[in-house]
Amino acid sequence: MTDAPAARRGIPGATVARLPVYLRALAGLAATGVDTVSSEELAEAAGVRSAKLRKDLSYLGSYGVRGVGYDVVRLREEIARELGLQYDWSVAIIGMGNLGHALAAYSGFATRGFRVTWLVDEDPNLVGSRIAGLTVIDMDALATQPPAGLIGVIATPPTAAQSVADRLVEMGVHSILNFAPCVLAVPDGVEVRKVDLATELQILAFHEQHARAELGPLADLAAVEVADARQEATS
Ligand SMILES: NC(=O)c1ccc[n+]([C@@H]2O[C@H](COP(=O)([O-])OP(=O)(O)OC[C@H]3O[C@@H](n4cnc5c(N)ncnc54)[C@H](O)[C@@H]3O)[C@@H](O)[C@H]2O)c1
Repeated sequence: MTDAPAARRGIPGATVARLPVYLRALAGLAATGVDTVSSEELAEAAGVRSAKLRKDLSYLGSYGVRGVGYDVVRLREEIARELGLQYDWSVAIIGMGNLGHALAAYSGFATRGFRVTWLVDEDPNLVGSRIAGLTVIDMDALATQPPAGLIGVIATPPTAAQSVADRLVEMGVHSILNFAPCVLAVPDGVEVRKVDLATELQILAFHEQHARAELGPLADLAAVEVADARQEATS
């Protein structure tokens, strides 16, 4: 996965990944009527250390006012601008199976400036059908649409994902969000982000296992108690 655009702006990829978290925390603070926020408060709301937050925001040229903190409205605007959220982005979801249906119906994209514009599938039983107010088209039809600024979301089986990515790249798409559990090869200048819930669960399992090992016999005792309680509840 490349991080070329962020690197071009001199902002580390890890910082870019935290900016949406800060944005969400700021939105929460604004909703409760907060006008200014200290780096400690914002860091706590975002779940990061305040030194990291200050460093991240310094890449945007935002240092806050000593003794006052950050202006919530201004900081939201600065982060949104840095993320390119002042533009409306069009999204094409390719693969309208279980996941594609769920993504198409998700209202959270639109409220964050991402308009799902195209739903794509190769299954003739799906092409032409209506899902979430849009007509499903095939890849050839997508290729005839002007894809400027289009973000492609791949929700096909992994066996089809590379060929779908190749088609998207041919159309001039530079940004791909891949849900299929496979690694995509793309040329330089094309950004691929991967979402993999199974990997996240595996990471949680790793931490859980080590936390239990540290607790030792206590964790085993707790597990036995939970199992006993379950058995009691069902008997
Ligand atoms: N990242 C995650 O956490 C996560 C979670 C769930 C599913 N997935 C993955 O998402 C993908 C979709 O899962 P699903 O349960 O919706 O599968 P699904 O079988 O229900 O749907 C896949 C759809 O892709 C379409 N398709 C296949 N080849 C295509 C092509 N070349 N062009 C266009 N459309 C094509 C099929 O016709 C079908 O409608 C799978 O790769 C799955 O492993 C990932």
